[in-house]
Amino acid sequence: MSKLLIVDDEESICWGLSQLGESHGHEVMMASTAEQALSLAEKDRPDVVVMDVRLPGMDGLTAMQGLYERIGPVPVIVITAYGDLQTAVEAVRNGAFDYIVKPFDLAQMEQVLEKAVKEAGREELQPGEPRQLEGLVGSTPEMQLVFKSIALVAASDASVMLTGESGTGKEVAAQAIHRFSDRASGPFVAVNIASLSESLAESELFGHVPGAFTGAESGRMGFLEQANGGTLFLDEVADIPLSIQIKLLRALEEGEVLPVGSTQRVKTNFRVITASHRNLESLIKRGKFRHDLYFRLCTFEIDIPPLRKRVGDIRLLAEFFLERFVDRQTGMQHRLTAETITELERRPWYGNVRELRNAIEHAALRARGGTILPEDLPAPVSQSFLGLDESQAGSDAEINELLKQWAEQQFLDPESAAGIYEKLLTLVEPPVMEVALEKFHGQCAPAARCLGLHRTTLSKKLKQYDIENS
Ligand SMILES: Nc1ncnc2c1ncn2[C@@H]1O[C@H](COP(=O)(O)OP(=O)(O)OP(=O)(O)O)[C@@H](O)[C@H]1O
Repeated sequence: MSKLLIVDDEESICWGLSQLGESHGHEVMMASTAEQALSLAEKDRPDVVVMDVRLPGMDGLTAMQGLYERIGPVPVIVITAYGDLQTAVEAVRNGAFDYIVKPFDLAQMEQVLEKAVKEAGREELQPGEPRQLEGLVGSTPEMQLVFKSIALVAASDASVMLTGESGTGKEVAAQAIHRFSDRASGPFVAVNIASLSESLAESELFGHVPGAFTGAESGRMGFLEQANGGTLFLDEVADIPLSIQIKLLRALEEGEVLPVGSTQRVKTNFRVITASHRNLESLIKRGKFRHDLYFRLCTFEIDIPPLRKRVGDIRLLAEFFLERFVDRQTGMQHRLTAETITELERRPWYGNVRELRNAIEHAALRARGGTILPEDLPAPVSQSFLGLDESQAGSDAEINELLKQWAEQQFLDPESAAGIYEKLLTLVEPPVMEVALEKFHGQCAPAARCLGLHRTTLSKKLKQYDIENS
């Protein structure tokens, strides 16, 4: 049995959490303010604290410091209705055991609570200094997961791989990780690998000495050395030439680089963050990317979902960008109408947040102060304009290749080969059906129509694959 202290000014939350705690055999104390929690904790030391951020009087994050001063390290689960990056980072920096955004489900809390109870006493909590941040906007659960990951990984020196479509905010996320790390006062060096020509990539990354190659009259410090003491952000890392991958791996393992044309290794100490919108695992299978480099680069992966999967963020982002585009002549702040917001939320945003930002800037210029109407927005950017149908062709080829490898594997064993077609359907049908259902909000009839199946056939298959629908 452990002692839990629940601190929330919402009675219903206190009640729900105390029921949860008691049903697991724990003793529960409750407080509705931080001040009350501190005095309770001093009198009767809790093993785990669950604390809301916004409280009347002292806020929860400040109270965490007071708690540590009074009773030493204790796992604190922070709950908040304000799931922004700032709160996530402050909670983690203040040594929070975990961070949960309201509304949460009890199963999620139950899991975290039990983990905290197990860890109680063993946790070495290091209360830290909160820091300021601007730039990364979002309030959907998908973005809160991203904030939480950034907050968790920032303080470490782990290599981070950011995945997500173009324009989703991978570079902004990399900057946020850098700003919240202990390397924040060092340089943040961003390199887009795709923009380097194959012949120059090596000297750009590792530097070169004078006379290293024709035209190299003077020497140049490479990006890996420029990032010394800070963070190196390698964008489009999938494009790194195979011939250079081994040299990069060595530089990462040994903390030294060998400039082109030199025999002298140079020490450099940086944290590496990479980004890619391509499937690296499939490149590894095709021998285009070294698996050892992949593991070195991907200690921690953060996937940033496309904007169409977090429609709830569109309005917030649009308002955030609008604030930046105050009409210079009139000094007037623009405003979005309800119709404009509906239109913004309806669009697919294949170019993600970058496209949204450009659309808002365009509309603000057209509207010249005042209200922004749907007709002020530029036409949506098509998939083909962004070359997405080409990358679709690329991923079709990758799927094709993987399926061939899979089939070859099956034919090695006559028993597996016997049911190969049925197995193939079991492999490919569920994801397609899940996406179709998601598109039609779980409704079977329109999903079946779209898939070209009879509704009862789809229902039968959903049951067979254990896929839920409404
Ligand atoms: N969550 C966000 N909040 C505020 N601005 C954002 C957010 N996400 C992206 N942006 C803005 O959108 C633009 C594109 O972001 P960014 O360059 O980080 O995307 P990316 O995923 O790295 O794109 P690419 O893969 O094409 O390099 C930038 O202007 C950035 O400031």
